Amino acid sequence: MPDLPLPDGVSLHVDRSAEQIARALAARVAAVLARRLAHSAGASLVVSGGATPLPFFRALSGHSLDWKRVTVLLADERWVPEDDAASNTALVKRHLLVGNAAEARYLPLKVSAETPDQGLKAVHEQLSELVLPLDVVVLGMGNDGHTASLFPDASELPSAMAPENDALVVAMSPASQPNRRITLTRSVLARARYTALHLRGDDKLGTLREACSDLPNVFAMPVRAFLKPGLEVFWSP
Ligand SMILES: O=C(O)[C@H](O)[C@@H](O)[C@H](O)[C@H](O)COP(=O)(O)O
Repeated sequence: MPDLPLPDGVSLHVDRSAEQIARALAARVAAVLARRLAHSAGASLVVSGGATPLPFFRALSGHSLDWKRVTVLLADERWVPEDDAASNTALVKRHLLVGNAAEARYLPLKVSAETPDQGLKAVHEQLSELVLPLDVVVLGMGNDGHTASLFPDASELPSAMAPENDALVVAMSPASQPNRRITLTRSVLARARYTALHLRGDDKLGTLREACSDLPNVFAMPVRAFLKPGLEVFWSP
């Protein structure tokens, strides 16, 4: 078990195999969703883009759940058309919304407007039926400490991170990224009933260690805002 200075109440699940840890995460998420569906008309599932979630998507899509009562959305989206290789929506449609999960309802974070700023109002309308707090959020993390599209080098970060900002989404233009982005805000993400952080690789472990070292400094590493009691980290080398 890696020796990490995790804050109290944050748990760490480790497996040597990326496939196995993805299966463990999928089983956990499916159980949380099933419990929620037993008590509520519907449940929400927020997932992340990038490379890490692929085996998790495949594993989760095979779980038997009443998927038609599950609303799936992304934590963040790159402002590119769906046929662009960078589209998170394409990724989710291809790898998660298949098999049993094909019946889930998908709420896109993107509209046809040219920029996320121009599309913001329409995206908010698209999300108007979303029930808060979110039920399940599965986050990833970059080695600059970003999570969702809460990037340390985006000028919009203070607004996206402001606990009192009750907007659902914010447009982001991180200098380090080739595409503009849209992201759920910290306040919406951080109030979720269940949150997991899915990481792969020794580099991500090093980044997590650094994040744990100075928790209050959330603007330098936005992932710090989510390192709080109840978070479950799923890591494999
Ligand atoms: O769309 C995105 O880029 C994400 O949602 C982002 O926050 C991602 O989770 C991390 O960048 C980790 O990405 P990898 O899994 O590719 O390392």
